Amino acid sequence: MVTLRLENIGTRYGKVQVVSDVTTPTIQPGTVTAVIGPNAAGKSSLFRRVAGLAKGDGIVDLGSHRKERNTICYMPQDTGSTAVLSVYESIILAAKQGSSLRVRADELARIDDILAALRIGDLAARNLGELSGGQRQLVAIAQTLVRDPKILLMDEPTSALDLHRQMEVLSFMRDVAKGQNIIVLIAIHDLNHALQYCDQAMAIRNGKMVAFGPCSDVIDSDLLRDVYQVDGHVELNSLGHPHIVLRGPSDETNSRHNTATARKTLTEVAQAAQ
Ligand SMILES: Nc1ncnc2c1ncn2[C@@H]1O[C@H](COP(=O)(O)OP(=O)(O)OP(=O)(O)O)[C@@H](O)[C@H]1O
Repeated sequence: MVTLRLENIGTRYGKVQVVSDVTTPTIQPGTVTAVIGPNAAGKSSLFRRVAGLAKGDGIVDLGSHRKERNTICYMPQDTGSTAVLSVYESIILAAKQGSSLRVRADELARIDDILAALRIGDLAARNLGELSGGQRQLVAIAQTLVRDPKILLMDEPTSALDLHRQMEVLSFMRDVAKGQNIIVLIAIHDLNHALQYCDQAMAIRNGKMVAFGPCSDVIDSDLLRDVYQVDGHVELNSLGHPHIVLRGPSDETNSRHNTATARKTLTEVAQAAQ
């Protein structure tokens, strides 16, 4: 059984440290963790470091589990592909990943199941290059799932999907986490979806983890103000689900004073550049 604990994880691009000292409690299998935070907070960089795609400091502790090739899979944010392959071929290649290209009947059946679960069976024969953004994102999810990961890091997997598909995919991922007893981390900007579909949340700001815990503990008015600079609160909606009510950007970022300061700074930058 795999568990995941991050200890003092950091990573940098050149000399710029973009993630530092991320230490989490042990994340249990069968759970979905929302990784939240503003643009450029470091969520993708953290995922890349945990997946071993970026170098850096710290320890990725998998408990007693021995790391194998597909133990940790990262599904990137940018799922564009120019490969001249059909959807089905691309998923077979993802499943085989350098191992023997002989495909067993049970592997094909599993691919069919995943395509059916994501409702993209009708795309199987289409070329990757002719898919819409949302269709490409669904195919990328299928390509990741066939690799049978124990830890799945999904970078904004629903950003190109319509509302119905977003809810379907998040609910499906929750079922996959529980059904296959795997660990799923999802970088996500929709905090209401995090509240609805994730067990816990990790909040990142400026490359540091500022909160970790049950979603309803992490996502509150303090987080909205301190991490997202918006005024708002969480209340129960008519269905009894926690739901964010936003008033707008917090006074600090919205004030005339700050706008004036920003203009002045831009003027100074322009003058300095002359
Ligand atoms: N390849 C790269 N080279 C240099 N800097 C990078 C590179 N990729 C990301 N960065 C920088 O690292 C910081 C963190 O970026 P990252 O993509 O991890 O943020 P994020 O939280 O995933 O953002 P978003 O929500 O906008 O996707 C940003 O300042 C970004 O400009």
